Amino acid sequence: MKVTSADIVISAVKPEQYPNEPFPEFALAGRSNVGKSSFINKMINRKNLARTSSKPGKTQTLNFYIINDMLHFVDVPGYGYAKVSKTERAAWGKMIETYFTNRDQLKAALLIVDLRHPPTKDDIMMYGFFKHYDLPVIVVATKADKIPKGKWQKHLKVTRETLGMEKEDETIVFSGETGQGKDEAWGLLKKYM
Ligand SMILES: Nc1nc2c(ncn2[C@@H]2O[C@H](COP(=O)(O)OP(=O)(O)OP(=O)(O)O)[C@@H](O)[C@H]2O)c(=O)[nH]1
Ligand SMILES: [Mg+2]
Repeated sequence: MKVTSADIVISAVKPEQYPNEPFPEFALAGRSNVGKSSFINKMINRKNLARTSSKPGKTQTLNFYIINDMLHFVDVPGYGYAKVSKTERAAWGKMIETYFTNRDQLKAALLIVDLRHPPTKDDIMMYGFFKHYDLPVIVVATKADKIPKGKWQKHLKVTRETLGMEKEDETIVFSGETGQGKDEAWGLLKKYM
């Protein structure tokens, strides 16, 4: 898709703050620092509209982005970061559960995992959560630029098997650095718009 406009709409923590527009929406999920915000930036050709950081825990709110006045990306705080208090973790859980289980506009979750490593326990739980709520999930295995192309398919197989992915669920090999997988990702998203 040719992206002609992209802007932040709102940083939300509760449903009253979510935008009311009926646009199809796609939300990111994944470990802290895995590359969720970078995925959004690469998809919309913007360097840092979704703020990124080399330190985990950069994204703290549900950040809604409007693309071409017709769809939303929602950047979501990551999980699995050790230096988080119990209270913060509980607040995160409530925000995530509220959003993912009550949002009519949400067409699919984009579960971002690191292609280099097998998915974590948290990744497996997150995948299970989406399946439980019957939400379509697309697994984006990112940071592909960090391993040789010849190993991608082997790693992707480990990703699928570790998550226990169902046959019909799609995976994409992606890189927020090189843009690998970007056209494929847009192609998949289009099916849900
Ligand atoms: N080499 C490489 N680095 C990446 C890629 N994607 C993200 N990064 C780097 O990984 C770090 C984290 O990226 P973010 O996009 O901020 O990660 P995030 O998942 O949004 O993290 P939180 O907001 O903390 O949950 C940054 O230093 C990025 O530059 C990628 O595909 N390849
Ligand atoms: Mg982020």
